[in-house]
Amino acid sequence: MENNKELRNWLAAMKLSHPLVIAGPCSAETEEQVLKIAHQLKKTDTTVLRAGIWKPRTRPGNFEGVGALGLKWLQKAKQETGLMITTEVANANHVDLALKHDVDILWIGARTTVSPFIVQEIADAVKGTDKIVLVKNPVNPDLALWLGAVERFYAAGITKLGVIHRGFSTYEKTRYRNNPEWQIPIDLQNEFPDLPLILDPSHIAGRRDIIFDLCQTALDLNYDGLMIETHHDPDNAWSDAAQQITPKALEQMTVDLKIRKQEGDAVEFKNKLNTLRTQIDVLDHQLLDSLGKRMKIADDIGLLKKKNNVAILQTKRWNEILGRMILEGEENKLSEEFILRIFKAIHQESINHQKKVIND
Ligand SMILES: O=C(O)C(=O)C[C@]1(C(=O)O)C=C[C@@H](O)C=C1
Repeated sequence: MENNKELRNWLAAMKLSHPLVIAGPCSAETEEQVLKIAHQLKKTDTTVLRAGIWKPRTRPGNFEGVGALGLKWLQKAKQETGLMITTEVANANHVDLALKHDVDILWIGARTTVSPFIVQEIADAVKGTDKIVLVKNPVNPDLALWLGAVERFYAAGITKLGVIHRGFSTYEKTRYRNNPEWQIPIDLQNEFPDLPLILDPSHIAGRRDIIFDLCQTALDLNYDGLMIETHHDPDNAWSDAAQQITPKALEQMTVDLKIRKQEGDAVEFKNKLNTLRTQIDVLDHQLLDSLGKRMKIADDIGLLKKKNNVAILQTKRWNEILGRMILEGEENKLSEEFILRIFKAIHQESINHQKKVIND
């Protein structure tokens, strides 16, 4: 599959003056709940009503969705409000039921995207329809696996495609439920600038207080839409209560979010930007120059260790460096997370250099 302008035709056809908003509860709970939320969302910028019908849960024993019954409620909400409807499908049977209930958009969950067998089964089931399919990133940070899933739908003749960025699982504890790893969707945009990209801040955040910031970051990175879990009574939601917001809060959020232009055209703006970019180019050059010099020293250390039969990894020294860099980073307004990432990468490269020298 290659990038082509037609990939965003389905979104352009909606003729929206703002990013696409998909909103609705994590799970459909009752008919009243679905209808109530749908009617409240009708007063917002929402175009598509979302609700989980079958919920894949990390551990058994939690609410696993109401099943096919919920599709009738979604269908009723669509008839009453005119909102499009979307739900997650995780096997061919789900697809069959969703199609029977006139679901407009099918989304593929993060736990499904990891499995090419299941994705293929779903792609075969959607084949021949003109449904829109949105593919969430896999739980693990693997761009090829994400794109591979999209390609399976494309190969099945589905051209109305998009991707949803919901963050990635990590072993390390972070402030997020799922780490955003913004670099991955940025790389994806580079390769497929016309594949609509939607942020799911609810699953990245896991809590409602940082959803706004995540949405603003996404808009600053030219995302095409937002999928936000919304519930009329979030605290009493049957699943993911902490990360859902009310339709009222969603309405306020869409007012407060700043939608920026992709490019500015004022001459003064362009000149100023050019000057700043030149400064960045100079600093990037210096960074690479310093890193190159650092690796040359690593080569010398490698040689010295080889002669003296000393191991490459020196944990005590490495921890001293890390501790010092975190403190210096703080003084330079660089976050600990950033320092850790960058120095772990530098350390790894230094080890690779020494490995080469020692085994030569
Ligand atoms: O100081 C050393 O012994 C090195 O090999 C250098 C270095 C580094 O790149 O800073 C690399 C590997 C060690 O684990 C510790 C530090």
